Amino acid sequence: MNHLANARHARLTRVGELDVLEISHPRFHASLALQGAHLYRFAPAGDQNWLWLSPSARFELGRSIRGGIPICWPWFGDPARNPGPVRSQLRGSDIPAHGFARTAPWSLAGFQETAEDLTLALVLEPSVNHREHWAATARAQITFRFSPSALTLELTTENNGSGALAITQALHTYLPASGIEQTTISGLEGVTYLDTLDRWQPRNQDGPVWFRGETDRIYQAAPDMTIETGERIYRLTARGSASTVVWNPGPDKARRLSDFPDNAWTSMLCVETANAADDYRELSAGQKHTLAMTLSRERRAS
Ligand SMILES: O=P(O)(O)OC[C@H]1O[C@H](O)[C@H](O)[C@@H](O)[C@@H]1O
Repeated sequence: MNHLANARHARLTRVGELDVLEISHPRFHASLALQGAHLYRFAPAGDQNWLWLSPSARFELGRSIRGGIPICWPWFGDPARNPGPVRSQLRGSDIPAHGFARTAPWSLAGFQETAEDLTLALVLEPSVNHREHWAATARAQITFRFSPSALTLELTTENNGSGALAITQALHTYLPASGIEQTTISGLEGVTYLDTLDRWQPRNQDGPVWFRGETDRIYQAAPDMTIETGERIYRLTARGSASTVVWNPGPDKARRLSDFPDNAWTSMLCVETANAADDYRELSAGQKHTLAMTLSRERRAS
């Protein structure tokens, strides 16, 4: 079915090696690669991209775009650091970090547009390619809802296998920061986090989060957050999540990271709506789980 046959504000185009949906609605613009269902641009009319996109991002088959919102699924992060029930479904060697969804081809499953907003759905059906590293099976569907004031993503996992399924996952949102040292996240005060840079020790967040170099933490809650990035204020709310990953590579990891300029760590951060670590989700046969986030932006009072 051609979901775009009567679309007024969306068209399929090609960027590098990737098929990309370009959305040019009078109220907002968005760009989304079908590989990974990877949104890398969202800008209400008259505004800049709300998402950070690396100036050295590459649009290649089998390679995740550095920036935007990669979908980490059906496991998050280093496979070896995943909880037992997730690890027990993994197989083979050289298992990729963050699962396979971010480099897999998704297909368009729904499209709706009005004068105010636009909704897109994409699905990732289980395929033989996934069996290389994953013994389980599941169907993933993501819905993007764009409006002039907010961006909402809903990622639904359906266990369509016959046994139990365990997943970790994240909507790995990259945001631009005009200066990382002026950037703060509030809402996580008092929350326990695992400091992955210090033997995954649990620590307590004292006051707002700020950045002074490499930061890689799994917060064990997903409260409403306000992210102040120097010139912008974002609000992030989550559903179906009890964990939030906060990441900035800092200067040393920046040099080792693919498709990432050495100094880019000073102008971005990631706040990832997750089901990570102890917040992994177990689904019985036929069961569904939705992980969702809404991002909005506030004007600074002048
Ligand atoms: O380089 P990638 O595989 O895209 O991962 C980028 C980053 O993702 C997450 O935020 C992890 O917590 C980090 O440890 C990782 O470095």
